[in-house]
Amino acid sequence: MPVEEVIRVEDLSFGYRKGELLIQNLSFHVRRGEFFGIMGPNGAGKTTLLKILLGFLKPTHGRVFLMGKPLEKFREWHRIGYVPQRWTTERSFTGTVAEILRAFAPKERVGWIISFLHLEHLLNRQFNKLSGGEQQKLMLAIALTTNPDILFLDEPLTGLDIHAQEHIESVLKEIAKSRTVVVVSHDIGFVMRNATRVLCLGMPSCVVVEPHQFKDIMKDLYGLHP
Ligand SMILES: Nc1ncnc2c1ncn2[C@@H]1O[C@H](COP(=O)(O)OP(=O)(O)OP(=O)(O)O)[C@@H](O)[C@H]1O
Repeated sequence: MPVEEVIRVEDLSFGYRKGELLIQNLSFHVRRGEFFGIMGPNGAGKTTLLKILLGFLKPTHGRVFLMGKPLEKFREWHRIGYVPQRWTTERSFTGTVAEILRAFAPKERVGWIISFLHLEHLLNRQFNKLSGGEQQKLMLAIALTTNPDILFLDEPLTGLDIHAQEHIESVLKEIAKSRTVVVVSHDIGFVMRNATRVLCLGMPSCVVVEPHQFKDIMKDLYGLHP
């Protein structure tokens, strides 16, 4: 496998229920340094695909490779960062933002993350008193603590106000200069501005397109009228 392929998916199928496939015969790859978008209608299987790539769900059929290794043999999870779509209360933290960050990373790294993500004003706040958008930012901060090579993000702009969206977009742009970023998003503008390529999930045969080709398949993807 060429070294620059950090993710390779071969003929992947997956279903939650026996005999009902949600993802069928999907093949694609992601190159090192790409800003890779994943788009598609609600329920198309975008979050499910991320969970398969992260090893939380086992494919019904097909293979996944991370950094050239079959997923089942991949052990370097510190090289992978993940910001889930929703932060559920059962995975909640206790303590202040500063305490939480210090529990995840060495002091120097924490200092860098705080200034990179503009978290200074949140440091003494309790996690359970943060707003949804503030919690989302903290999740990104935690995902960055291991300095991951690949960052997976599921709807990273959801719940953020317009200033926070602009800020997170600029942060992700910066991260993508030296890392691979894989983003599930419904925000077409955000994906078009940033993605090198976009995987379109939810059509009979899923395709990977470049951003300028996306409008040609939007009708098929979302069933939009011309
Ligand atoms: N644990 C589960 N058990 C059974 N079905 C599930 C489970 N998780 C998700 N599904 C179903 O699988 C389908 C795809 O869900 P998924 O969350 O992957 O879609 P999505 O493309 O990310 O959607 P959205 O854009 O709404 O976030 C949905 O119909 C969902 O109800």
